[in-house]
Formats: sequence, structure tokens, C-alpha cells
Amino acid sequence: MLGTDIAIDLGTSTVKIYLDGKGIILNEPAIVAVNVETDEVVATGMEAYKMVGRTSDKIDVVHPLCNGVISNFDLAQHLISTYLKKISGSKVFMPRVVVSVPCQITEVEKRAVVDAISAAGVRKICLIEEPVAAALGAGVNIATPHGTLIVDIGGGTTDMAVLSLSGIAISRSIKVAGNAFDEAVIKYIRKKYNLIIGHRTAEDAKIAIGCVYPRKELVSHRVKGRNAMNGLPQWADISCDEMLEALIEPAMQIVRTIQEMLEKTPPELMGDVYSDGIILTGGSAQLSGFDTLISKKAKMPVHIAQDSQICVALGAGKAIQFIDDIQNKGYGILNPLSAAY
Ligand SMILES: Nc1ncnc2c1ncn2[C@@H]1O[C@H](COP(=O)(O)OP(=O)(O)OP(=O)(O)O)[C@@H](O)[C@H]1O
Repeated sequence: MLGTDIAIDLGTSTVKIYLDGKGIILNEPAIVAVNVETDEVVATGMEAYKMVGRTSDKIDVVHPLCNGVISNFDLAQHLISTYLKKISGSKVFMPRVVVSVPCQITEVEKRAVVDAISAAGVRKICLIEEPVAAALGAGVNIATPHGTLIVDIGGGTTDMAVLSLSGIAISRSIKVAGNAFDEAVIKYIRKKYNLIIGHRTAEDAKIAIGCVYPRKELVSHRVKGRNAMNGLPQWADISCDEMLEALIEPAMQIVRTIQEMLEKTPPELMGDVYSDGIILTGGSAQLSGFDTLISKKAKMPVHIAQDSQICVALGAGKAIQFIDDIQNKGYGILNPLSAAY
């Protein structure tokens, strides 16, 4: 195991780890449960995820990453060390690491990622911007002289970029993605039914029947919670049309950002983008109708990448081959686009 290279997609919702030569070997929630009185970690990952909305006052379930960046340094460090120990077992493990980060994060935010991973004991760290990793993971041939528009819709952020031979021609990152959709469902159900539901219930409903474009199937989903007026248990059967009403606003924020980025895209690259279309990656790209909505509004074809939720981790894994390009002892941004030339 000593000398192994790995890639980490340190996401807001999930952490994925790619082992060189093996593929994705870990895909777990980015969640930690903490005892608020003793500050002791009581559960990590899937175990902590099962506790969401079901804990006593003594336990706090925390997401150490918020909107794609580290918001609780100690817990992020704990999360990373736990997962690295999990994949290495009892073997000595000093990997070189490629880690994906949202585009447009600050130097301080990058430093936090590097420090949190370094503390787990690694030999070298290289960062890769999420849209670049997503493109590689989606199987885009970056060695051709072609403009590609990639939109990664994750849990905390939506990162998008037009990639060209020299790297990222233009990019945008907004804090609207899966978590914002869950919040929108919670708000809608509270307003319409006076019903308070938890985050997990909202996420389950979104995955079960959520859509951002009218669906043909007439399915419904039961959500259970607490009446906001009398505090008694209550349920409601939610339809796809209601989910559409709840989710359309955050979805349109993403669409407007794509349109605004297209307006600023250099004209030479627009032709490629218009003929090839947009590639969607990330877990939230699977939300029903997202491809159709974007295609109608941007007036171009839209394709959802295969295994969209693990594209960034797969692409960061493919970028391991460029790790020797970064010579410095600290960290550097990997740019496989320019490395290909
Ligand atoms: N079938 C589905 N339909 C709709 N949303 C889904 C589906 N499957 C997963 N999701 C959503 O995808 C999101 C997680 O996606 P992903 O793993 O790409 O994000 P992340 O890497 O953790 O976050 P980020 O890149 O923003 O830091 C969650 O909000 C989850 O609810």
C-alpha cells in the first residue's frame, strides 16, 4: 500500500475515494455526529447519516463541508483520516493525493483542504478544479482542439466551465445544488400543508419524485412530519407537479447562470459548444427533467454523463497520471488540459 496514489472528491454531501488501478473504493456521506457536551465524535459517515433528524439534544450531526469548502476544520480532518484508515486497513499508507476543489475558491479555502489532508499523512497533494475533473470523468477527450461546456451539479455547489486547449476559458460556481433543492422542498411543504419535515425526508422525496420539468408519470410520494400549528404527527401525499413547483426556482438559478456564462463565452468556442451541447455531471444532474429544462432554455443539446455522481472522482483519478508535473513541495493546481500538450 505504501507509495499508492489516490484521488479524493471531498464533496459537501459525499466523500469519494479513487485508488489508482482499482477505481472508486469508497463512497460515503460527508457527515460526522458529535456529542455536544464532550465534543467527542460518536459516529462518522453512513452511521452518522442514519442519525440525521433522529438525535437527542446531546448529539449534533455536522457536515464538515459547506458549499464545497471546509466549514469545520477539525471535523473535516477527522473525516479524511477515518476514510484513509478505512481504505488502508492496518497497512502503512503514505499516498500521493489528487483532490478536487470547486473552481473560484479562495487561497485560504484551498489551504484548508491541503492542511486537512496533509494532517492524515500524505506524501504529496495536487488540487484539480471540479469542472476539469468532471470532464475527464465524463470521458471528454481533452486532447482535441474543441470547446466543451461542463456543468457539475453537486450537493452544495454547481460548478460550470467552458474548457478549451489551454484550460478553463470561463467558469462560474454558485451555491445552489442538491441542498438548495432539499431546502426548497421543506419550505414548500411547510407553506402548503403547514407540515414541518426533516432534511432526510425532503431528500428522499426529491430523489423519489422530484422533477424540474413536467413528468409524464402521475406518481405521488408520502412525506411524514409534524404539524406546525398543533405539533401533532401529520403526513401529506405530494405529487410530481408539486415537486416541480417547489424545485423550479433553484433550478432556474442554475439555468440563468449557464445563460449568463454563455453570453461571456469567447465566440470561437461557442460554435463547438452549440454543436456538441452541454455535459451534465454530479448527483443532482439526475434530478428528473434537468437535461430537458437546460436544453429548452439554452437552446442546445444536453447530455447527462454516465455515472454522473462519480464523474469528478473518476476524473480526479485519471489526473493522477499528471501528478509528476507538479514539482513544488507544497501543493499545486493540476492542469491536465495543458499537460496534454
Ligand atoms: N437520483 C437523484 N435525483 C436527484 N438528486 C440526487 C439523486 N441522487 C443524488 N442526488 C443528490 O446529489 C447530491 C450529491 O451529489 P454529489 O455527490 O455530486 O455532490 P458532492 O460532491 O457531495 O457535493 P459538491 O460537489 O457540491 O461539494 C445530493 O444533494 C443528493 O440529494
